[in-house]
Amino acid sequence: MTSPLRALRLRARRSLDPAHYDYYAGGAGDERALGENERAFARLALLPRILRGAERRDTTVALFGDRAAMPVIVSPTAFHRLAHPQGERAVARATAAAGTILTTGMAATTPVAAVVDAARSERPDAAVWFQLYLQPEPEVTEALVRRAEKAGCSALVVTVDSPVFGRRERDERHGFHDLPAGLAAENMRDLPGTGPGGLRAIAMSPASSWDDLRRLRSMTALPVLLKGVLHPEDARLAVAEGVDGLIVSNHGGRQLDAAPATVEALPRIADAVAGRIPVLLDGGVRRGSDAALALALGATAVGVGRPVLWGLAADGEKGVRQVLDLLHTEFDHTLALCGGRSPADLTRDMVVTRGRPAGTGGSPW
Ligand SMILES: Cc1cc2nc3c(=O)[nH]c(=O)nc-3n(C[C@H](O)[C@H](O)[C@H](O)COP(=O)(O)O)c2cc1C
Ligand SMILES: CCCCCCC(=O)C(=O)O
Repeated sequence: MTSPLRALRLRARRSLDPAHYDYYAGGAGDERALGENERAFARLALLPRILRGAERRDTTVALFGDRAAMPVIVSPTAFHRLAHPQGERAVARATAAAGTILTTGMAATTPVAAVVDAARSERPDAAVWFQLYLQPEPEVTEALVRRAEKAGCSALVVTVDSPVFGRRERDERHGFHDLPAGLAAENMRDLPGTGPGGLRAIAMSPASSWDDLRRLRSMTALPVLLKGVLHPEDARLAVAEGVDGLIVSNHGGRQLDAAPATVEALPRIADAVAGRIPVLLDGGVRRGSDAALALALGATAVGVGRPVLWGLAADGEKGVRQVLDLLHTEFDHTLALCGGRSPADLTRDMVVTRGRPAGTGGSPW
């Protein structure tokens, strides 16, 4: 049986230029991390509780002052106008209509102000977060922060899993290294060092450090999340540095191919953080039940990347709405089947590993 999401992916594949489909679908190296993200969810099972549910569940979650209708938000993905002419605007409207949070970013093909406007045209209190890579020149990072603040973004997501760009062999095969004429990373215009309307390249720097993060912290009052945390010691350091939230992520398997599946890294990070700040996860979430598993293992919410791109390429705003509504319905259904009333009712004792009987060392958590 083809799931609705897989069907959308097939439609997206038919509508996209093969090089662009592979850019979206692909991962680094042998795509082990990419594949494991999904397979690791499939290796887990939920032990449902009984006789304690509710006719109507509350699926909302509070995140850094924003509220989402479900614990599934939209992760930052680059270059939406490769998928659809309405690009990030369509994603913004659909995400706002679905009542959840959109993370736009440096590599958007639509300026952040226009993305926020599109979201707020659908829902005046829609929340949009801004993702950035720390740039080697602090004044460039600061200009991006000011741009996001001015646009009305309510949080900054700093991606820290990309000291260098991952090696994506699909892109190498296609020779896909540049955007087609007419498309650009619009947030990179008019920054320090460019002439009027000029574009800067997005830099990834292996020399980025906690000092750079501290500098960013001092630039803004917005909540700062670190995206791409996999080591529990880094999670502890981040808490000590005053970071507001973490996203357990391996960049959808596009950076370090030897990285673990995110849902397997999550429990140790959740333990290290011990509830002091929210922990989010992305990578491989394809069903509402995947979101439920991640929440049971300590996440406050999950992000989705590729599913949104498939919806966008297949059917524009409507396709993205379909993806988000599907995940919401599935999450609520899973919660009901697990005897839950709200996300907080999903707990670690409810997660076991398939193939190992529960109660006989079946749970590695
Ligand atoms: C095509 C594509 C572009 C991406 N661009 C970015 C980006 O610009 N910044 C970033 O932090 N993460 C980026 N990511 C990673 C996502 O934010 C997210 O971590 C990942 O897609 C989650 O995995 P999933 O696609 O399995 O849901 C990108 C992912 C994809 C697939
Ligand atoms: C040097 C261009 C950076 C674009 C970032 C896109 C991205 O993160 C990806 O995974 O692709």
